[in-house]
Amino acid sequence: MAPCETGPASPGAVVVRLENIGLSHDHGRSFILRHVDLEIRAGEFVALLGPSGVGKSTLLRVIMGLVPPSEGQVTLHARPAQAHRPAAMVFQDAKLMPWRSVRRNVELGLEGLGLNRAARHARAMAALELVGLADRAERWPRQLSGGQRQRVGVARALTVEPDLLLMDEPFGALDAITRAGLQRELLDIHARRQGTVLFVTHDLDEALLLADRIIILQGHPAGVKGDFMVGPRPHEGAAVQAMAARMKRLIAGEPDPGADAAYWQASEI
Ligand SMILES: Nc1ncnc2c1ncn2[C@@H]1O[C@H](COP(=O)(O)OP(=O)(O)OP(=O)(O)O)[C@@H](O)[C@H]1O
Repeated sequence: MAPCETGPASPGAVVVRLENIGLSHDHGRSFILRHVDLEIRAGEFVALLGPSGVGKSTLLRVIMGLVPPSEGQVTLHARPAQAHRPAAMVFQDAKLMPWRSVRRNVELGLEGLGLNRAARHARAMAALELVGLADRAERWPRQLSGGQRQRVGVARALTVEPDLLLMDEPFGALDAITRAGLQRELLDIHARRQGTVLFVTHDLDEALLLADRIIILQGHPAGVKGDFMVGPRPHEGAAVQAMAARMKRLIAGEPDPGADAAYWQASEI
């Protein structure tokens, strides 16, 4: 599966750096995000968790370079986000083009990279194999299930060999069984590629299942209110439950019991 192997980031290198990010849609009268500082390192699987409408998708779009921040600086691999995008994004709904085959939808991400047709074909097929859909390559999107369409969206993002995979609630609209299957597949792909993933969700269980690190976004304007290293897998047991209880309180905007040193000790892995 050579075309989809690990990106060039060396382990531990900072892939995303956000410095004092602010985002306003009304020229600074009100802010959705304010004073957001964050570093994400190569190989991390980070979940961004927070209540509905807090600004998670907005932060992802700022990182992707789709929305310029009103304040602060975004750097990807120490380059301004707008200048260089070693990132790919998976949206809540795969947004496939109905008049293109599954493979040609996946190839979309490769257009403009100067690859010839054979190379585009090979890379798209490698990505489709990774998500278990190589045998559906010549079908039309309408011939796929909702879960399969989302997998095509994941393949389209993987095919550009991103250093950073940004995922905006990619499995939110799926039934529980399909969702569990795709979560397993994503963990498997991450274990093989060791790429960097930033995954937006409002589901604490999904964050605990997938991520090594969980960032809590909360407030108006929103900022980082918690940053948890979940520890070794599987993410279960009393210590993880205590950490999850603390996250729930932060998401609900309640006072942080982690400020109590004894509690924090008990919740450390
Ligand atoms: N273009 C825009 N103009 C004005 N306000 C916007 C715009 N886009 C988003 N917002 C507002 O910004 C806030 C954050 O939206 P965002 O979609 O980032 O939230 P979210 O945390 O991803 O929510 P959800 O979990 O429900 O998807 C919301 O209050 C939303 O109404």
